[in-house]
Amino acid sequence: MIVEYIRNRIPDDRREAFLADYGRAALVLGRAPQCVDYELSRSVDEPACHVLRITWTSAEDHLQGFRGGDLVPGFLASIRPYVGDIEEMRHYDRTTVTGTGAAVPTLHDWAGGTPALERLTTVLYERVLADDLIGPLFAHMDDDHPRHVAMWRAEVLGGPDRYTRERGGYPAMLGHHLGKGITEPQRRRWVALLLDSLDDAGLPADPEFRAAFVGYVEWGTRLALLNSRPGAEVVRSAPVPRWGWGVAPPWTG
Ligand code: HEM
Repeated sequence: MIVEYIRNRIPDDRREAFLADYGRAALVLGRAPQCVDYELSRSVDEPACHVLRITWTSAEDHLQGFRGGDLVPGFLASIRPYVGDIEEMRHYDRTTVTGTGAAVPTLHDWAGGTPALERLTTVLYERVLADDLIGPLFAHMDDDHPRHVAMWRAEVLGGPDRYTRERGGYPAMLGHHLGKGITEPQRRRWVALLLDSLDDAGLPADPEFRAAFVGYVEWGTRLALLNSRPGAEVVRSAPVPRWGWGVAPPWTG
């Protein structure tokens, strides 16, 4: 992906028309398969200064795909009056310097931290071991298994990276599932037991937390199933994934 920044200087008396015309151009961007997202911002300190940020699937997709495509005439018709006002129009590569601030709590902190996640896995694996369908899969698990899974989950949900530092990270977790041949009914049972355990372990029940948590669990268990198939082609080395709130951050009033 590549980010394009287009900076315009628009005097006050043309601002209304500019916003209306760029609004029309944005409708065209919304139909472009090469466009990931876009946002037009206006400077608070210098109100004449406007920046349109467009994320493209690649520079080539933008320059050849979009610019060579059918949508361009409609796009240009809307922005043409402002071409002379453009002060900068450049593509930027993303770097590894990226992240979020602390304005929104991590799922780990919202859940109650690692102690809450340990309570959850303790309750979960008590249920798992007593379960006819999936209990046998875990018959030989280590006594520390619930703590290790909590450690993994803490890292995924934005907590400390202890699973990476102390337990071998993603490759180690993957290794525990390889060849296990987890079936879809077994996956579903594991998910059902986990969701039941959330209440017993006293994790937050707000819709935003539960939706984000279920999103991760669906994703993670489906990967575990695929990776556990005999002879599965797997990604052997990767960072531990980090899961966030998605489209619904916590409601803080
Ligand atoms: C989000 C989904 C899942 C996560 C995050 C997860 C995580 C883990 C982790 C971290 C381990 C290694 C624990 C350690 O380091 O000691 C592990 C082991 C294991 N997992 Fe999963 N798991 C998931 C889903 C599943 C599912 C759906 C099943 C089967 C129904 C399953 C079956 C197992 C088994 C059998 C082991 C090895 C147990 C043993 O030590 O004998 N996992 N899992």
